[in-house]
Amino acid sequence: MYTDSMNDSSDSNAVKAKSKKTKANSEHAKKPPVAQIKTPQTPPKKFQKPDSPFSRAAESDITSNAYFSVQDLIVGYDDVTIVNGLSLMLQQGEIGCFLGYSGCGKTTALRAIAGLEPSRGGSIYLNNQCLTDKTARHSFAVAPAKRGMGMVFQDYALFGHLSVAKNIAFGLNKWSTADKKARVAEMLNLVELTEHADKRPNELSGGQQQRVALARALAPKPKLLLLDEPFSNLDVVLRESLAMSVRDILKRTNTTAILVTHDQNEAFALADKVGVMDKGKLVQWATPSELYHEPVSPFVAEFVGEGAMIDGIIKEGHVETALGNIYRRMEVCDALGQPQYCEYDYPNGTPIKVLVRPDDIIHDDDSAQTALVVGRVFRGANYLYRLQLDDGQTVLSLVASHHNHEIGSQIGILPLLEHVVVFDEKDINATTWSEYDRSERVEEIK
Ligand SMILES: Nc1ncnc2c1ncn2[C@@H]1O[C@H](COP(=O)(O)OP(=O)(O)OP(=O)(O)O)[C@@H](O)[C@H]1O
Repeated sequence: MYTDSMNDSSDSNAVKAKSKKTKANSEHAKKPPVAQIKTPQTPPKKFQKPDSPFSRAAESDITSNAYFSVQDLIVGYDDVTIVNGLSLMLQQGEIGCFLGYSGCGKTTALRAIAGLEPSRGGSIYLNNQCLTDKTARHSFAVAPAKRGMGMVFQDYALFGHLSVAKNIAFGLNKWSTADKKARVAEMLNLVELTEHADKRPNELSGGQQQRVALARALAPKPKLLLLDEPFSNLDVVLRESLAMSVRDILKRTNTTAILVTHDQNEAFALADKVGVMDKGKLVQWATPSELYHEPVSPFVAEFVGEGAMIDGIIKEGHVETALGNIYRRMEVCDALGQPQYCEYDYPNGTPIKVLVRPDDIIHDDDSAQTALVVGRVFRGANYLYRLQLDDGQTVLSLVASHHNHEIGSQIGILPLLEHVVVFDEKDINATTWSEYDRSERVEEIK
């Protein structure tokens, strides 16, 4: 990892298996699936459209004074536009993340924020300072070294001939000797490497070297810390734990940061706000939970987490599906106190797709509704079951692993669709998807 301080002055998917014995399950037993809306005062927007990358919660931030904001940023090379109209904001101490497939423009966006790539349009504000020159098309107002940003990149590239302590002190050349010494000691303590202060980087593990890189970037107290795939050289197990410890360090130091990654677990472990990017555009900028439960498009739904899209038909006041009729929780009452169903954006009879997450399907041996186990993967605490419904469609269900059901057996299910998201069925090819196909031992029905 290359760490370069440019400061010149100085809830996993929150997917939990739910067994039939839990209180929550018993409360929902035998009730029709119900969708809950969180904002009863305003007419709920049932069909979420990708007209804005911001969730409703984040949209309210727009009107507030954000500590860091990017508006309509455009970056390109030659004739090609790589980052197209990127907008986001962070409050001080918040951690943001660009998440997306390789080549979608994450690093380019980060480099433009750092001033390492010229922007072709848009503006960047940090701590009430505009960093971009709105008048000159291919220039920026504030040079990279003057932006007060720290960077932590993919490859370690610590100074191999310097000790850990001297690496950390590298960006503090303008500090007094006493202040520098105190700051290095504080950083060593922060990243729990005090006893390694005099070692050379090559005497440390990859994770430790990364913590040195982080300490070096944090030492000059950057206004914004940029992290570009900082964990990609580490093995998977270390990545998530290091991501959590980096989050802890950033929170303790109230550091505002942006992470670039293609790893959703890393993004969720570290970030407060995650921006899913696709072909240079920020498709959604929201909390991990909102991304998972309220994706604004099928792309986000499939990119973030596992799940299935099953067929539905819009009916008066509900959606008809193979899992049963899905009603929305009734929140708005008429003058007589009668509940009003939410209005749908599509007319009755419209075929739509309903997003079903693995934690939406609860296993319950006593349920009259059953599904056929057609595949499963053992994940230690849970099984991820692939279940076939009566009409042949499949959904996923995450079930505590002491519920060991063989492939080919019928198991009882209770749909618990708390955050129902539906999409126009056009342009949706995927029906069921999960990560397990790639890395885990999967048993499938023959
Ligand atoms: N200096 C450059 N000149 C021309 N094209 C470039 C340059 N740098 C990047 N690109 C192109 O811009 C696109 C986005 O690259 P970028 O590195 O931002 O993607 P990324 O999402 O960070 O990908 P990865 O996860 O693989 O790092 C790619 O198609 C890349 O080839």
